[in-house]
Amino acid sequence: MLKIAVPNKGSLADAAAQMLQEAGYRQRRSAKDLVVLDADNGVELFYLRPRDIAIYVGEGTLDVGITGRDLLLDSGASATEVMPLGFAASTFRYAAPTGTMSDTADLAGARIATSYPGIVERDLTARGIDATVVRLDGAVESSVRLGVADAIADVVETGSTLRQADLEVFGDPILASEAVLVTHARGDEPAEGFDVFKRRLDGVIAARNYVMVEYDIPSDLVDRAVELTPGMDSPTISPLRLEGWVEVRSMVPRDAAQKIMDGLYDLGARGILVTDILACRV
Ligand SMILES: Nc1ncnc2c1ncn2[C@@H]1O[C@H](COP(=O)(O)OP(=O)(O)OP(=O)(O)O)[C@@H](O)[C@H]1O
Ligand SMILES: O=P(O)(O)OC[C@H]1O[C@H](OP(=O)(O)OP(=O)(O)O)[C@H](O)[C@@H]1O
Ligand SMILES: [Mg+2]
Repeated sequence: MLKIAVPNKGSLADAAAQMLQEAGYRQRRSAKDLVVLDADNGVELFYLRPRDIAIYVGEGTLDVGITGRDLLLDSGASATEVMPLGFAASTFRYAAPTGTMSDTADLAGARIATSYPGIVERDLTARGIDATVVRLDGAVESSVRLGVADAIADVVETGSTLRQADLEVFGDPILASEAVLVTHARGDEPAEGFDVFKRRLDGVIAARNYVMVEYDIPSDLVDRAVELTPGMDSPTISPLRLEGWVEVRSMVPRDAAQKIMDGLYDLGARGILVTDILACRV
């Protein structure tokens, strides 16, 4: 039975639940459920605080988990990132009241509020900056106005929380985060069921990022057409009843589909259809 750690609250919880549902796993019935056994699929889902997930997985108590890259790095746990999951993307940045700091060197001697002291202390050490880290649980953007810090280091997505607090980012982003799949750092055999679980998540990500395109094209133009639609491995080409024409089927990136259709039409393809992929194994 594969033991999976799943975020129970916060920004990661809904998107993680959605991904697991698309991968065919049972959902918890109530937001208060702690554990869900999905015997049919050979997994047990443990709903935990996102910040704690890397610790459970790093200790080996649980086999895999979904958490944020920033939380993984902050925890210092010996869990490793297996793959990014494509949601909860953000950057982790320094910010200070507008016009007060323009470079990380300005942080020397400052009080920096953050919920991610592990990341910040490591970054300051790497830069050789001596500053005081003030650990807060959340709503870090209010800390400067309320007088407990001179600058903050926090998650930034749209930047609207910073703007509300009259703060502006400075320096390069400390890191780019998103939801990630984590497992133990030990180099031993993956847990039983890990490969199937990972393949299902890979399938969900591919189904989200790709669409299926099919079109009819004169046979003598196929080579040029498949340059536009090379597919994951190789496109499927089937004969049409109409002499001299074939049908091509191929997966293409969702965000490029309209441009590819324009290119195919210009080349002479007709009957160009794009459909969603509900599920796949790649
Ligand atoms: N606005 C956001 N956009 C994208 N990702 C975010 C955002 N806020 C937090 N995250 C990500 O969510 C994870 C933090 O999980 P956490 O449960 O603390 O989320 P939260 O939304 O801050 O929850 P809480 O309400 O408990 O503060 C981190 O990986 C972080 O990068
Ligand atoms: O750049 P934005 O789009 O504004 O998003 C970033 C904000 O979202 C998160 O806060 P959250 O709502 O989780 O509150 P918290 O600070 O209490 O964790 C994060 O900590 C930032 O404050
Ligand atoms: Mg938060």
